[in-house]
Amino acid sequence: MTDEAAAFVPGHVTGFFSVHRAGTPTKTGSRGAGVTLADGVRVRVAPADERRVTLNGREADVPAVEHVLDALDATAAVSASTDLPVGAGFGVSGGMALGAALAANGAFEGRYSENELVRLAHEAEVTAGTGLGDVVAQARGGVPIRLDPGAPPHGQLDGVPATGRIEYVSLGELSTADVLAGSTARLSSAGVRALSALRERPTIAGFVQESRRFAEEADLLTPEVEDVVADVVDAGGEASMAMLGHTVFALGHGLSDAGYDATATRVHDAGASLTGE
Ligand SMILES: Nc1ncnc2c1ncn2[C@@H]1O[C@H](COP(=O)(O)OP(=O)(O)O)[C@@H](O)[C@H]1O
Ligand SMILES: CC(C)(COP(=O)(O)O)[C@@H](O)C(=O)O
Repeated sequence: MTDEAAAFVPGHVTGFFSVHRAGTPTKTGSRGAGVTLADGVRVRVAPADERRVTLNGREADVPAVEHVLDALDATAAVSASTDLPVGAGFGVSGGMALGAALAANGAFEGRYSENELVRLAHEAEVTAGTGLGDVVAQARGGVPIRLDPGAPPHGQLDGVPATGRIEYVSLGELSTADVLAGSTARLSSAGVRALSALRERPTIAGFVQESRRFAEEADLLTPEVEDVVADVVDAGGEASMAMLGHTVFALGHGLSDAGYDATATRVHDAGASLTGE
């Protein structure tokens, strides 16, 4: 018997990262750190006569989800909904891929374990070119540190033991696929340096400070994003740019204290899961 199933996947903002390409999508990935968010993606999967993928009620082309459905050989209707802006550095594509994997396995009474579904969704994201580390981070929750790249059993994760309020302001999209297709050497050396600094001081303030240094060193800041980050720091807060999007995230009330009309969310303290509804 098959039935519909639903999953929730937290959003994930990467603060800094380095790119690690290997012979297979499973081993390919990123090292780095980020924060998972209570604002996330809900994905519902139901068996259907033909494949259909929607995001917030509209037909959507999300290659990572197509790869997941191919891998599971699932003819299904996938409906995702999110309050997060798409393409702005919140891991919406990774969230849709992981949510589709979890829910499709549930709907079709599949035989995969959680690690296997994470691996499938990670491979789909890497193959689509829309992410390298979001899926494994979203599967973990909290404030994930990606020590070694890739999906289970290859990747290795740790975390900053922290929680709390996060604010964000999104100024627009930045194509992850375009940035990853370009030269990533400079970005990666900045990312590796930021990771060792965070491991020396694994606090959430340390994470945001290293993220800010990374954004500068990697030359990814746009003038607009740079201005907003500077305003938050001038007002005594901690903020940086969400990789990869024209988005600023801040700890606590950082953006609102600096006068911005920000969206508030929290660190999501658990990983992606089936929701049963
Ligand atoms: N309205 C939309 N705006 C932007 N991307 C969209 C939209 N609908 C579907 N997509 C797909 O969503 C994915 C966004 O991936 P990405 O750029 O990595 O952003 P994110 O940070 O949200 O994961 C891409 O696969 C893109 O094709
Ligand atoms: C930064 C990024 C490569 C892309 O993130 P997004 O634009 O949110 O899909 C992420 O997957 C990572 O490896 O850290």
